[in-house]
Amino acid sequence: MAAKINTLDPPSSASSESDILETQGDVSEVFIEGELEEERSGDFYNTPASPITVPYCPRPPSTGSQRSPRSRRQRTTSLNQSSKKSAAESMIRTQHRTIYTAGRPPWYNSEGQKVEPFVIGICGGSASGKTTVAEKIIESLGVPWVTLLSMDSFYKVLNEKQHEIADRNEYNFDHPDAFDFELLISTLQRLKEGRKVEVPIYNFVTHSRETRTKTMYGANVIIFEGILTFHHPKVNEILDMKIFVDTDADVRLARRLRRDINQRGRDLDGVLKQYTSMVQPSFNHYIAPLMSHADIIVPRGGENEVAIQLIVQHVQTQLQLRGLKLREELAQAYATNKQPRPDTVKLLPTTPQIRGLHTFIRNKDTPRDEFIFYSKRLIRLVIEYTLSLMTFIDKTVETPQGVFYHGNRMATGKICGVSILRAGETMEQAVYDVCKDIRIGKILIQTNLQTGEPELYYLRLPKDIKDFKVILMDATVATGAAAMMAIRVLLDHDVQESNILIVSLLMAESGVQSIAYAFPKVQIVTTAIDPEINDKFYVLPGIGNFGDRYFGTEPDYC
Ligand SMILES: Nc1ncnc2c1ncn2[C@@H]1O[C@H](COP(=O)(O)OP(=O)(O)O)[C@@H](O)[C@H]1O
Ligand SMILES: Nc1ccn([C@@H]2O[C@H](COP(=O)(O)O)[C@@H](O)[C@H]2O)c(=O)n1
Repeated sequence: MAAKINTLDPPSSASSESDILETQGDVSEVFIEGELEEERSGDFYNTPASPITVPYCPRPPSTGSQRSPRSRRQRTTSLNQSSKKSAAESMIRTQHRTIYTAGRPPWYNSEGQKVEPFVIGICGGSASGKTTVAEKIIESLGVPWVTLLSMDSFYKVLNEKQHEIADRNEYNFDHPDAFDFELLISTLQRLKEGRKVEVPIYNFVTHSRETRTKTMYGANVIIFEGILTFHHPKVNEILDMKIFVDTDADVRLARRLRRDINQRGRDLDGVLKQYTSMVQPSFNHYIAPLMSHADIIVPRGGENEVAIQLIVQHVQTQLQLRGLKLREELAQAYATNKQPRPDTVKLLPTTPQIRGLHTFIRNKDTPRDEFIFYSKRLIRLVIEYTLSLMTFIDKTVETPQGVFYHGNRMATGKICGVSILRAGETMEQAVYDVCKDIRIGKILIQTNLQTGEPELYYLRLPKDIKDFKVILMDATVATGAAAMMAIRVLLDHDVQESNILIVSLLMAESGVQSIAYAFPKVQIVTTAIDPEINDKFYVLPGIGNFGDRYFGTEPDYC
């Protein structure tokens, strides 16, 4: 973790769409890729002109013709905490790169256990302004990583006959039976647990789910909105705050007419027919009575600034109560409670060769080309050693002389390397060199210079990473805060804890302890463990800022 960032207006998003083509429009705040399709090494840069180190992010050109007509905005998305304007300001796209200027702060405590997000439910009639209220809350909250989930994503898939009925505007989409509550509840539950979910994308024009899904992650705040948000008791249990948006029926009808004709491919007669026969009766029967569940009723919707500010104040208070000072907590935990080194820590034998390599790279006067050369040698050794920790099974082969050789081979071929950008990326080549056809993921974590906390900016992982053994790479580990965040990300992607190896050239004892006790099944592999960290969280005696020395980005690295 080396690159420095200029902290600009904080924002961010917590979701992605597996189809990047679709992220150019209403969900452009996406920055976490759901799928690893292509990898290139060395695909980042750090220039004075750009605020942060940027991982490569391939984005094929948009093929507008393939897009089906869609609503103005896709509501199941993660939105920037601020307005569209500042969202755009906080993210810079070029043809090959995307730059994010705010990240996700820790969502777990010093024991690695997750702190639950605050979940807000918004209920109300169709076109009452639920989404508008949600967006205004997000805008005013000023909290990065807010996820907005819409109930529309959970409309059931229709059969052919139901499609015909829907095309005649006779299908009742306002009845509870129209929704897949099972999927809805499990999705919301997983999001509350901070886990990754794949959310269906609903198309109101075709009354169907698109083939793509949207990848979403846990967040500090989750907002769930829909016409029947408070209908199911299990959903109500998940919600921390319930808001009902109460807007006059004639206003709702006027808005709906305009929206459905302009954005959902409907005609005037069809909208009126559906509204009078199903939308309004269902509102009276199912939706209006749900008002009794609400903690807050917002008359008139998005224009009710007073109500929105009251809601925002309450949520901010709740978030402050859950506030985390992780890096400090980790350092203090070690100072007050030193523990023996557990068996999961695998320190390479300190041979003269390894000491010699350390002597080169720790020396502040070592020129950059030599620093790179000797670092690479050390990296190769630690990666080879990491592979030796894998499970091997017997394998007999026949030599060219026709004699059998009783050897072995690695039990699993499913190994994935994940580098913590940017210093960890220096270790990727060694993994490519020793593991044929290995897949590589990336996680960008930066330190927020104001809070001192690690923040997650970007990740790009194989979609099926849960089935892999993961070699997680960072050049140095001090408090362990960044490594713990990366491990937490992997666990949230359902990677088994025992399948994770965190591999580093140099670690501080405190970082080793924090990781080892938070994640007792994770193996920790390193070539040296130093006793201390200073008040800037640098390892002592240490190596300086590995990334800056390797990439030559900063002359003063003490
Ligand atoms: N206060 C408002 N004044 C004018 N138009 C509004 C207002 N609130 C919402 N709208 C418009 O009404 C439509 C429905 O609003 P939306 O927030 O999407 O409602 P819901 O999520 O309840 O269906 C949208 O086109 C939106 O732009
Ligand atoms: N294929 C569909 C699915 C749903 N609807 C209508 O959408 C309304 C819910 O969305 P809001 O944004 O208005 O909350 C609901 O009232 C359904 O009638 C539809 O028309 N077609």
